[in-house]
Amino acid sequence: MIDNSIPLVDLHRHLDGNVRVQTIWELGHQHGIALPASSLDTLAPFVQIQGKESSLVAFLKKLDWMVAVLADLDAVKRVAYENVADAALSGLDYAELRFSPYYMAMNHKLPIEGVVEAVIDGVAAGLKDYPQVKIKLIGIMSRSFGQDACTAELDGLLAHKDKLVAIDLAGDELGFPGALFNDHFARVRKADLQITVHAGEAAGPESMWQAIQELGATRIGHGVNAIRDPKLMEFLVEKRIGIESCPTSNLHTSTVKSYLDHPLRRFMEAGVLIGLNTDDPGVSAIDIAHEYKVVAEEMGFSAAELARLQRNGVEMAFLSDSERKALYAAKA
Ligand SMILES: O=c1[nH]cnc2c1ncn2[C@@H]1O[C@H](CO)[C@@H](O)[C@H]1O
Ligand SMILES: [Zn+2]
Repeated sequence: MIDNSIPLVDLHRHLDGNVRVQTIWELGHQHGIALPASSLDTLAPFVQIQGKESSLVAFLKKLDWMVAVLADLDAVKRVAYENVADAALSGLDYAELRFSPYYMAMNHKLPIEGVVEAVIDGVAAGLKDYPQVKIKLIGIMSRSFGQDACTAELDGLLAHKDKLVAIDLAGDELGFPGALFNDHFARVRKADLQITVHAGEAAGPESMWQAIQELGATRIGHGVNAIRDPKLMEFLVEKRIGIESCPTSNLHTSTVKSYLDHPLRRFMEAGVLIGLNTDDPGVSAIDIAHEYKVVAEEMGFSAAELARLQRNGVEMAFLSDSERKALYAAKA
């Protein structure tokens, strides 16, 4: 299903949506945090999707336990380290890990900038033990906590902008439209970071137009609802705006009713640059191989079509030309 001659990448992967159940359990006990279950097995349903959730906001609640156990910066570092291990062990050659330092800091009032540093340190430690994977970091502003929280979050992220490749906007897209964050993204553009935005997931195509034209996004997370706007589809093709597709996440948030209803094939046939990603592997209890498998088995993609998705991921990665060449060369 995965073509071993092409680099395998995951560009849309929340580090704070990928905390191992075992780690939640251990950190909870280590720090005396009351957990909603009395065993590892009974904890899993509180942090992983069982079937599907009714909406994006209901889905996002599952992440709350993952950050509730981040009692100190060592816990943050551990989670970042384990994310590198998980990426390497799932066969990824390159991953862009994204994280929201405000969201990770808020339960235990950790310093936001300290969380950014702990993530950077944990990833560096992970890369020492798992040098087979390449990693870049994307900073998230969590829109669900409002403009002021995002300002503080962006301050913490930009203090370490040299260690980040891009900034993203995630969370409740319907409750907190992109226009609230125009000033934040003016700062991001000034800092010369790349921009990807969660859009067209809970809201419609207008949210994607806004993200591209006003916020400056050159890639879009999910983008499912572009399918309702033929002009937007053409625009995505013409401007080579990459769509970070996460089919299982879209099923789990009830953005689509079934895999067959997912517009992935229609995007590809229209010539949109679209690739496969996991979103929140810990919450969805999946890995990247699972996404290639469901696209083959549930959506009927051929080996050649899967290879195209795999290559699209490399093409839309936030890599320099020489980094991209080196990634291809390592597999050839
Ligand atoms: O699928 C998603 N759509 C929108 N926001 C998301 C998704 N998954 C996680 N987050 C959001 O990202 C931040 C943590 O990295 C949190 O704000 C979480 O709610
Ligand atoms: Zn996401």
